[in-house]
Amino acid sequence: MPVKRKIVDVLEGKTVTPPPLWLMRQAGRYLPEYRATRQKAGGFLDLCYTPDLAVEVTLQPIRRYSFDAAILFSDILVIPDALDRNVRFTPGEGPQMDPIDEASIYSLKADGTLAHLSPVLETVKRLRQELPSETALLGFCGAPWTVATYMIAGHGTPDQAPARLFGYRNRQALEHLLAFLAEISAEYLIAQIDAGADAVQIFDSWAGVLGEAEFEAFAVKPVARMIEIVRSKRPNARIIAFAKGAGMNLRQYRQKTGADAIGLDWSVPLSFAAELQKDGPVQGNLDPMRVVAGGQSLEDGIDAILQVLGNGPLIFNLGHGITPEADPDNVAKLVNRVRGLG
Ligand SMILES: Cc1c2[nH]c(c1CCC(=O)O)Cc1[nH]c(c(CCC(=O)O)c1C)Cc1[nH]c(c(CCC(=O)O)c1C)Cc1[nH]c(c(C)c1CCC(=O)O)C2
Repeated sequence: MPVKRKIVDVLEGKTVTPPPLWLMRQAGRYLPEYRATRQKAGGFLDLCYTPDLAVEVTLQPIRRYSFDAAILFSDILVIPDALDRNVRFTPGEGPQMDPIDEASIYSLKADGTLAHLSPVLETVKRLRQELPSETALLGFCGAPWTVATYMIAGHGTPDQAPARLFGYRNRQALEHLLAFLAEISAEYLIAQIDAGADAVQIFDSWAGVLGEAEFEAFAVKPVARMIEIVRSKRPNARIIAFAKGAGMNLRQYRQKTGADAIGLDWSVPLSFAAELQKDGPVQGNLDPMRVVAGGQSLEDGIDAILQVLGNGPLIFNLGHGITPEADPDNVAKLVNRVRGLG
């Protein structure tokens, strides 16, 4: 009998008590063992493209905390890297790449993208062999809009003003870029599923900077297209869509994109989250700062989520990635409390 993983049950609409959990960015700098492996790797992208090391850092948080899911260790910016945008991760500066202009958008070529990403797919394969059978394996990619914001600015910005401006001035070129990214990202997700991922998450971390009309055109439409492509080829694919900061725009997000579950950031009121949960599974949404603060604020935040969302289909998670300042002991406390052990 193949094992049924709890997160898969939730993604199929079941209520699992206590809810299964994992944390966005669960492999990362808050863990001393991650920092040690990271040093061995040289550059951050070398870590992403070296299966031995990527498998190791993916497994580190599973060994410590027995999360219900492992998330492939990689980055959303391996896609622009595969497109030869000269992606660099300089410590202390965040990601950088060559900013893309209109002419370069129209000359982007998809050939060779998956071949460039073959070490990441090898990591997925090895992970499925090495993980405990009850642990789900999650693949992921960035949503077209979020990836495009970095490609246009050439680096991170506080509000993605360059990409928003580009959208008003060069609407057609932006839509071309988003459609292009939707196609290759869908193929990348299919390859991750074929390599052994139980489910995939689409990160639209910058959905929250878009106005209503732009949210429809730049966030909903490309993600819906991606999911349509994935499902046309892998009908049973399980998909989590996380549109950070989307607020009221989340109301129809599940229906419009076709995602199984929607990820919620910590600014989503629990009463609204409960409404969204009536239509299907939700994931979230503890403020990562509560894991840094610890103590009562950690306990209260967890209890509020469990009280309001714990009786329906829920994947417990943070509302965004765990930060390097988080205390690993607080993560242990979080896991125990969600599981009713403390
Ligand atoms: C926007 C985005 C990126 N990457 C990602 C997103 C979407 C989610 C989000 O909004 O956080 C997604 C991501 N990045 C990473 C993962 C690995 C899996 C996991 O444990 O969640 C995942 C799922 C590793 C990483 N990606 C990065 C690190 C830190 C790099 C290091 O170790 O030096 C890790 C562990 C680098 C990265 N990568 C990115 C940025 C802006 C940065 C620099 C900021 C930072 O340093 O936190 C782009």
